Amino acid sequence: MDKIIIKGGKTRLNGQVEIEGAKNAVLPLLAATILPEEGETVLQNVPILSDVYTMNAVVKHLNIPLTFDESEKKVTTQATKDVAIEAPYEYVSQMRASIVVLGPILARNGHARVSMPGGCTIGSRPIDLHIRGLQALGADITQNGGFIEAKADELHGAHFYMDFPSVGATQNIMMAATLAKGTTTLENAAREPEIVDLANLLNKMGANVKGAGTDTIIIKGVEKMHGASHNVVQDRIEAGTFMVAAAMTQGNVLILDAVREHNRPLLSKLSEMGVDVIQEEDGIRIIGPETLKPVNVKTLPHPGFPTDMQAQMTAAQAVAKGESTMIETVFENRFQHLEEMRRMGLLVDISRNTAIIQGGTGFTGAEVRSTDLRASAALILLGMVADGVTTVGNLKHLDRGYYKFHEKLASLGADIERTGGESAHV
Ligand SMILES: CC(=O)N[C@H]1[C@@H](OP(=O)(O)OP(=O)(O)OC[C@H]2O[C@@H](n3ccc(=O)[nH]c3=O)[C@H](O)[C@@H]2O)O[C@H](CO)[C@@H](O)[C@@H]1O
Ligand SMILES: C=C(OP(=O)(O)O)C(=O)O
Repeated sequence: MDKIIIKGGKTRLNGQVEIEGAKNAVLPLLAATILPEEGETVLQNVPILSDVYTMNAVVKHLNIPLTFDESEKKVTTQATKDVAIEAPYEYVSQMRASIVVLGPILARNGHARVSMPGGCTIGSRPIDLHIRGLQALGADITQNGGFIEAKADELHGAHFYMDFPSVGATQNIMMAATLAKGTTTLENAAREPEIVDLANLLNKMGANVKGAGTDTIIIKGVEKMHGASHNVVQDRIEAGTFMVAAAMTQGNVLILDAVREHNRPLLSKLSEMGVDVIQEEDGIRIIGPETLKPVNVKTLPHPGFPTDMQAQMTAAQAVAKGESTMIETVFENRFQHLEEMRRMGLLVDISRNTAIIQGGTGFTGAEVRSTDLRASAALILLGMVADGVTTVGNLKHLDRGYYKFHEKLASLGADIERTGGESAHV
């Protein structure tokens, strides 16, 4: 079993770090390659992650020729006339995000069968908004045998208000609407940078999508789409993770090409904690203070504080001297890392979606297990400031979203190694 071993206590990260393309952008972008009827699609800056291999397998299963040139970080697909209708359990069970193929397959074929994604450790993650949005476009949707089946003789434009700005539902409905007859207006849509990235690719493919990045997205349906080239947007969560790492270790790290606009709530909280945030020509420099100040944080949909940075931020709160609060409003079960951090000495009271952390009390290394993707990063961050040796296991979660995390931290001066071979996917 792979493990990451960290000798902590004296780490001060220093240097500069490159950030990959965003996992949460590239997965829907890969789903969008189902839409073109002709031409080649080239995605550049594709991160080498296990989730990307899973989504590649889904796309290939749908009869779309796909190659992944890892050395160039480039995925190339060829449009096909004959898109298959089914995304099986084998893939969807590995990765919830594969539900975003439902809209594109339906738009191409008038018929899609996708295995139900189910929940995951961070929450139950229902897909009612995806279903209601596609129903509004005219799809007839049934569920049986663990599959969700959508059929439509013709998708038509519609007005759909989302009860909650779900990222995946916005992407699914947006993609289905690109080939619908007429205009779709999506209100209370998700506004994440990854939504904007998807809209940009769709428009390059010949779609007509306006308003992505605001809460109202308007999609005018087109007859057909074609291949296009696109550079995947930078991973703001990976960038944010290194920002927190630098802040926690009294470090001085330049996060290359980081986009301030994408990480505004995190940067504002880091400033409140006494961290120097400096915009430079090549990126954002983070300089951690001798002592971090406590801070209260509440997760929200973008442009609020991202739930995907919650676990890493609790590691910083653990180090800050005094009482900090974390309120998680997006997922109902996203505090499991705090139980593992308790093994390292964390003082925390958890009541429903609120964690009150008494920080700055000192930590000792321990053997811990990552419970989900961001938990794995957060435990590694805390391991860097804990005295002694921390061993983090269950790295399949880490490999879903971080490329060579330990190597990047080591290049910044952390005493960290990975045993049991390389990441699962390389
Ligand atoms: C691959 C990807 O991009 N994953 C991100 C995406 O996940 P994902 O797209 O799954 O997240 P959503 O925005 O859909 O989910 C947010 C909340 O809405 C609820 N909900 C969602 C859909 C639905 O039909 N009904 C419903 O109730 C979910 O249970 C959750 O409580 O956005 C999340 C919220 O920023 C991030 O944490 C994930 O990293
Ligand atoms: C929760 C996450 O991803 P996913 O939606 O793919 O599970 C994440 O990236 O932190």
